[in-house]
Amino acid sequence: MQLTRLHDDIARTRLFTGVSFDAIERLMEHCSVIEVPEGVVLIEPGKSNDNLYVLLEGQVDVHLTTPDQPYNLRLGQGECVGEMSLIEACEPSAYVIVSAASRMLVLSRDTMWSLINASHALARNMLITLSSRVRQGNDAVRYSIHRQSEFESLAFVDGLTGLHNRRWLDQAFRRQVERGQRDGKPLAVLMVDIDHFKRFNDTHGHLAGDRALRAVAMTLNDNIRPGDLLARFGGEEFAVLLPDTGQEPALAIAERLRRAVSNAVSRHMAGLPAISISIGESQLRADDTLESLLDRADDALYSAKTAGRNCVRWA
Ligand SMILES: Nc1nc2c(ncn2[C@@H]2O[C@H](COP(=O)(O)OP(=O)(O)OP(=O)(O)O)[C@@H](O)[C@H]2O)c(=O)[nH]1
Repeated sequence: MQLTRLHDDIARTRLFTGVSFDAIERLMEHCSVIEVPEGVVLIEPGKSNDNLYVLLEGQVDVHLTTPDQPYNLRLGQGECVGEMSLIEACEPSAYVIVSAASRMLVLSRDTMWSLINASHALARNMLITLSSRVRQGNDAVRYSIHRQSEFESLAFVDGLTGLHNRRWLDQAFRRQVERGQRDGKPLAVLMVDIDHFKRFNDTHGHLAGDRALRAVAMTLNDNIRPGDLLARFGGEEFAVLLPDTGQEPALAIAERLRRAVSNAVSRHMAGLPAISISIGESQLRADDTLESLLDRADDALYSAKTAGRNCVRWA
């Protein structure tokens, strides 16, 4: 290879920075320079890689999962790819795809090791490159853990009201039920249901119904205590768990919620008729499961509905 013609380009790359060309000139004769068009898959898992590619010009993208996912790392002029699979002599763990037409210096495995043996500066540059790959890998892992926890918390939130959803309720309420039974402390559950909500939707439209749901959710949230748990149970139904709360205070809280919804929701819903809720209350028993506790609150809710709605009943 005509090293002299490419000397400046090569000297500017990360791998050859500070390398004396006198020491490696003979070895460089075994290298080649290739032009690679955009879109070419240079390296991929499942196919062994026997070359180190040094980017003299252009750009490549590294995809850690699949090529149709956004790239995890973009490398430009002066960077190199393929060093990890080449050094370890094992299959590549990522896809490297040429994302802009590129010109690359290609070094075979033997040539690379010979260059490392011949030049301390090149060996040091290779170490720095590998270290930055490890750091980039760690950054990718950290980002993915962060995204995962974001997705997990989204999986527990109801998109319409912003309250916790049924899936969250199943875990958080269950933990409280177990704790209540272990500590022998009282615990109450309220099942809350909007009255005649089908009629409301049919008369005023689904979007107004959504607004009403959000207004009810916000009002309930504003009127519970910091330690109480609230979730959208599904449809137009909500559940509240009141830890350390006997029947009398639980009914007082339920009554407060009922009144707050009657008053506050109509203020939020200018031009639309008032909304009311019915509430069923149940107290934790020694042999309860979360399901049996919720079932009794649901039965009490049914009593509230048959008693004319807009009221509180208990199991
Ligand atoms: N706008 C809107 N409506 C919903 C949503 N989820 C459930 N609904 C509606 O809530 C209504 C519930 O109706 P029903 O179960 O018959 O109860 P209801 O009309 O409130 O009657 P009672 O509970 O007996 O007072 C249905 O029309 C559902 O379509 C939602 O996310 N948005």
